[in-house]
Amino acid sequence: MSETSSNEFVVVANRLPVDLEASPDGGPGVWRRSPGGLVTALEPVLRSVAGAWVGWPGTPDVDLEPFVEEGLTLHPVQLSEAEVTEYYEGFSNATLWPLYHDAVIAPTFDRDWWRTYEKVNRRFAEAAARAAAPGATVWVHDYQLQLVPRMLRDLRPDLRIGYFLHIPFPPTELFLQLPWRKEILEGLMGADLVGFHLPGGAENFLYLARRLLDLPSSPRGTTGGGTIDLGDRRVRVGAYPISIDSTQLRDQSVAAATKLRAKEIRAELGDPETILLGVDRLDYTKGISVRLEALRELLVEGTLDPEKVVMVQLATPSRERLSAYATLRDDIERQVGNINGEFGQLGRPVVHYLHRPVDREELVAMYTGADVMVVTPFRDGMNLVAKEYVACHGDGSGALVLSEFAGAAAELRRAHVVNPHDLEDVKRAVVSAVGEERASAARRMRSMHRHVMTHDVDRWANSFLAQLTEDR
Ligand SMILES: Nc1ncnc2c1ncn2[C@@H]1O[C@H](COP(=O)(O)OP(=O)(O)O)[C@@H](O)[C@H]1O
Ligand SMILES: O=P(O)(O)OC[C@H]1O[C@H](O[C@H]2O[C@H](CO)[C@@H](O)[C@H](O)[C@H]2O)[C@H](O)[C@@H](O)[C@@H]1O
Repeated sequence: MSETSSNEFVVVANRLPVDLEASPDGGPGVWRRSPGGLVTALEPVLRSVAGAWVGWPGTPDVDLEPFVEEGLTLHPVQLSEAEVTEYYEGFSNATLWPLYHDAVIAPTFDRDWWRTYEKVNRRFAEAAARAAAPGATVWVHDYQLQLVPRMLRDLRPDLRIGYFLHIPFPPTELFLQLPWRKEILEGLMGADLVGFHLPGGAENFLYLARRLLDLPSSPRGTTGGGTIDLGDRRVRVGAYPISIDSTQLRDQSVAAATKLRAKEIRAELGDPETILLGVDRLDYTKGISVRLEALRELLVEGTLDPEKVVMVQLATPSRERLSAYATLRDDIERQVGNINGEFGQLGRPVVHYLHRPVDREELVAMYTGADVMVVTPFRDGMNLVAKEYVACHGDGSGALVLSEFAGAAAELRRAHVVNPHDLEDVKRAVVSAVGEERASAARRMRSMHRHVMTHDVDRWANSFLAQLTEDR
């Protein structure tokens, strides 16, 4: 063990919470917050316990020593350009990502990518083994690192190892398509506790352990959890729906500066009667095209008036070198252009589209000022955006249109729930969210707000870690 192995609590995730953006002139580069909900959720949890975080710094071929950033020790894992192509863009995001999201596009099965996935997972396991103190707790995250629990246990049997999957665990018949299905299950089985957002994911995992590995498993209770008996030890399995730092967002949403900025934004948009908002990584799972098509048809039919309605769509760039993402960007931008060409006025587009991340203050002002939040993924592990919006509307204002295929729909039941594959259903929900009588809309929002305030990210992390560290 090296001198860095003094951490009692270590998180291992594909990305560090900050990304090193390479400088075009070969200079030192700039650190920026990493995209996505995993970082949003984990960062406050980990900072509160001053733990260590093992992850990739977001740029290929950079060799960095561990360093401390605002109390958090970051352990960068180096990836070569070829490894980024085969492990991150390839196996993680062109095999596992589409397969686990109901194969909304066809997954690619490539043996070279798999070999690189194994190699990179081993590197993460070795880095975690170096960072962890004797008997430490190590929490491994997400689909990019499913082999790490087993590899880490082989290297460091003294550790308590947890694993959490942030995306859906697929229906069993989809998982069974994977040529490396047994290896993945065995990799996950290295953990003491395997967590999913929803009971259905846990149930599918328990079923596959029985069917593929012939391991006795016992379901417990009605929440999908259970245990798998490996002979010398047990793997616990359970559902732990992730959440957000609700208090921080609620407090920020009611601050005078936020209210003022929300008003300014409305004025900048031309003081429309209704602001619709979409906030996503630009990903084909998020159903951005569906909500744009619903808006277009409602404008064509005259159900919505382009003089009175504005839509803001924020789209953080994501996985841009993958062709499915480049095609998606073209398609979305064409749709936005068509709507504005048909229904916008000079200086007054109907859809305001920003293809870049916005800073947190601006985002909270947008959430606070938006009348209807439209969240329409075809499949999403959780979708923190929906919870963030609800946290910003404790006064009962606003309305949420939410896909039934987002994990968040299991909790935010009073949203205007839609099937994103059914365009008429999406249109109906948008119209009903825009037109709902105020008192009834406020009852929905207040009820969801109460839920999000009491089911925050600390509760998620504490319930997972309490189960992981419980004596057995
Ligand atoms: N354009 C944007 N600017 C800033 N933050 C964004 C933007 N789009 C998404 N985010 C943030 O990224 C996170 C997305 O999490 P989530 O909805 O769970 O989906 P995913 O992790 O798949 O991207 C949220 O915390 C959200 O606030
Ligand atoms: O790291 P990237 O390839 O840029 O992708 C960003 C993250 O996207 C995914 O987020 C998921 O986690 C959220 C929190 O649990 C959840 O709400 C959402 O439904 C998921 O899509 C991915 O799982 C992360 O690993 C990525 O970092």
